[in-house]
Amino acid sequence: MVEFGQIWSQLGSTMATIMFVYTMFDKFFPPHLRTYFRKYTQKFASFMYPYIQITFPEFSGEHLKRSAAYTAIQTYLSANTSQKAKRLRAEVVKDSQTPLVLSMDDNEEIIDEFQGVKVWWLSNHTTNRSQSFSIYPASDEKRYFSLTFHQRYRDLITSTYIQHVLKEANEISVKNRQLKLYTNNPSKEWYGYKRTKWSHIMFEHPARFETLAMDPKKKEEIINDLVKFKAGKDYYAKIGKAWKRGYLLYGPPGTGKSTMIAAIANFMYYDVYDLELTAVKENTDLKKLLIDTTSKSIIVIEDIDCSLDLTGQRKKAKEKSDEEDKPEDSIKKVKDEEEKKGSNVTLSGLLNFIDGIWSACGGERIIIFTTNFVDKLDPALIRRGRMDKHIELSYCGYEAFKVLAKNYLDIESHTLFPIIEKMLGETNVTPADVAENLMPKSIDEDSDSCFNDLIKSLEEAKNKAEEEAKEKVDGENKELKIVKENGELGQEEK
Ligand SMILES: Nc1ncnc2c1ncn2[C@@H]1O[C@H](COP(=O)(O)OP(=O)(O)OP(=O)(O)O)[C@@H](O)[C@H]1O
Ligand SMILES: [Mg+2]
Repeated sequence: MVEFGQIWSQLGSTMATIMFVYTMFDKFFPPHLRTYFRKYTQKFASFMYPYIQITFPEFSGEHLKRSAAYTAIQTYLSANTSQKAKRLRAEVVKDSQTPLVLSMDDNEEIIDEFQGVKVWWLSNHTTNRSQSFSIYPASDEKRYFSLTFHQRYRDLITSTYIQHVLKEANEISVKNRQLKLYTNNPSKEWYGYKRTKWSHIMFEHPARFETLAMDPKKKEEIINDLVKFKAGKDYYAKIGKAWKRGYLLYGPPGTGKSTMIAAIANFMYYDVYDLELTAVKENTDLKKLLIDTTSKSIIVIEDIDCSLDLTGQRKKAKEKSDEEDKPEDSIKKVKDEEEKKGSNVTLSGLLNFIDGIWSACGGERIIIFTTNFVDKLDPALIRRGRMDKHIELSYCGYEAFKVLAKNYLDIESHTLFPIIEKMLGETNVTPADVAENLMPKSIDEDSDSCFNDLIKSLEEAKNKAEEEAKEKVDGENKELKIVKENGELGQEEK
């Protein structure tokens, strides 16, 4: 039996010989012959080893940007093959529903199969030994994935398989991503190190269409519209229209406009960009903000009638020339301009924002305006094509009440329901008012007392409305009487 020590000494001497030959080759072989030698050894190796290898480095380009392909492959591999790998690396990923993502560790190899063809994925890194100074300090470790496959399947792998990996990775990251709520930073704070146009927080509003109190038929119609929009990529391309849809939500305060936006975002799984127009200085800034939004998003302008004086812009331009000579008016004009100094966004700027460069920004975007006073808005702003669907959110009806009762008290029928139904038909209360009454105020408050509270507040609302109507009629009569008396007086004087 050969002794262990003997094996070691033989191995040592073989290694030393190889190293010696290699050093001799590198030092004394003429460089042009060295190139030939390498070329032919590579040819010989590829003949003996018919596999192709593709490398996907983590950072690429001049500024060492993280490669999108590397990230996509990492996502794909961690979802599809992390069960197969024995050594895993755990990473905390921001903005993901699963904050801890497991991926292959260095030198770990796994086999994937695509249409019956085997491919090998290897995760590895190289260490950079060069000492360079850069304003973009590079990490010493350069990670990469390498994909190995038989050269027979070159076309299948380089086109179909890699496409499949990228597509699946995209679907996984969309599924795992957390919704975000963006708000625009004031224009003057956009520039400087690491400044952005939008700031975001995680969007975690619990509103759903199921919990939204409104006429069920109307709700169904909106849901169908959204479903059709989501699946309409090819249809929009066919008719030559940008893949976007505009909704105008209008109705009195507390009828669920903001709640509906949250429900739409959760239903579509879109990010929300809450655009505060008063923080936008110029029309051009508005365009920049739009370009900075991503697809699969909802751009919201709440209370559009209050955001800016968009209603009167056109009229003002027309009246401008008439007012030129009047000194009092010019003082007023200067005052108005001073008041608006924060923002110079005009109606035409906003119209351009909505439809001007939509097509340049890719698709799958919804734009929503909300207002309490739909009549105040310029018709150009809300015409079909810009705001495709006008949705009125109105006072609480019986159907809407039933949804609220189910949400707040988990009750679907009750002896007091007929009375409430009758009273809801006679008076206008918002779902927000009803919801407030249905919410138990203490641990021992039961559903009966909540419904009684609601009935009481409905009675009060009804009496108040009657009183107001009576006062209005009295006021009108009084005015009529004064006009009549003045008229008679005039006649007598005549
Ligand atoms: N239709 C509704 N379904 C369920 N809850 C509602 C509904 N309407 C109002 N609410 C409740 O009332 C509160 C206020 O509603 P919301 O903020 O959506 O009203 P709004 O129409 O946006 O009002 P505003 O015009 O003042 O912005 C919400 O927190 C929600 O709980
Ligand atoms: Mg609102």
